[in-house]
Amino acid sequence: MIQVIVAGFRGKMGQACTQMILDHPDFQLVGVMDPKVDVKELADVSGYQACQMTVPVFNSQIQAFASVPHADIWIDFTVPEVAYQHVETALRNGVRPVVGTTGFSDEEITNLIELSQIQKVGGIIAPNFAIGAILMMEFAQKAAQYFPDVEIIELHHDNKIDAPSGTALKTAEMISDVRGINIQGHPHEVELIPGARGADYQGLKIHSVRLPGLIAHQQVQFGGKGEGLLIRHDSYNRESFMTGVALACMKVMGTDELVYGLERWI
Ligand SMILES: NC(=O)C1=CN([C@@H]2O[C@H](COP(=O)(O)OP(=O)(O)OC[C@H]3O[C@@H](n4cnc5c(N)ncnc54)[C@H](OP(=O)(O)O)[C@@H]3O)[C@@H](O)[C@H]2O)C=CC1
Ligand SMILES: O=C(O)C1=N[C@H](C(=O)O)C[C@H](O)C1
Repeated sequence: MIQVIVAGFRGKMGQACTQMILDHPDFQLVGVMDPKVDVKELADVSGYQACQMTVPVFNSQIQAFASVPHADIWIDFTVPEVAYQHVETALRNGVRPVVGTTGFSDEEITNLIELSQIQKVGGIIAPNFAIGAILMMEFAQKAAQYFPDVEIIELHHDNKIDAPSGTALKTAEMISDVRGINIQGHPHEVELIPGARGADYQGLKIHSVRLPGLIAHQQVQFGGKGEGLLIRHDSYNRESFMTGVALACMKVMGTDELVYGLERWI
């Protein structure tokens, strides 16, 4: 059995991951982590009273690794302020990070990949674990070879902190890889209200919508001579990410470096 710790287990994604790991025949939940929880066992946490297993609750990563030195995987859906430190510490302790937390800078990702290569420890940081979202990004990259004029509209629930989303940034990066810098729109266009044209990534505009009722959605809209193309993905619930998280947990066991993006493995 692959032994897994879930960090941020009371969050929206953390809850979905905790349940997925509990239900999966190949995984064993050996701990959960949240600095603010004051009970010692998962079964004492609201919503988990039916849990038959003894799963310790940790308040820090150091406590978790000291108590469960044999853990294989650290799943992280927390906040950007702590996720970098979590990944670094996991790699240094030989525990494979499976990270969905968004907000890493390019430099941080490069540093962590280098550290994983030195440590020879596998792992993944993926801005989106939904299989359909990976396909949406790949289709968008293919389309950008023929339609270099493109804008991204990402739509999320209004509790999301970061904008643009990690998925939108990754999509923009993948599109830039094939089309380079491309300044779009009228060369003398004027924003009557600052920000009207959205955020700029090498000439590609990204628009972030935040509304109650939404979960996670993105459309990549292309325009060409006399034609348009719209590629859209919708996550209607957090289960949509769990196939990808489970796949990543299997794949990290067979690799010895950190990868950025689930597209490597589907
Ligand atoms: N890659 C993917 O497929 C997806 C990525 N995400 C990303 O995952 C992250 C979490 O999203 P979501 O679950 O919606 O957010 P939530 O706010 O629901 O959950 C975040 C959790 O992290 C906890 N937390 C805060 N500080 C720490 C810490 N130091 N150590 C451990 N846990 C901590 C919070 O606890 P408390 O509230 O008590 O502070 C909270 O329970 C975001 O960055 C989001 O963008 C989201 C969906 C899919
Ligand atoms: O915060 C979210 O909810 C999500 N965050 C990720 C992102 O920033 O792209 C993935 C998904 O869009 C949901």
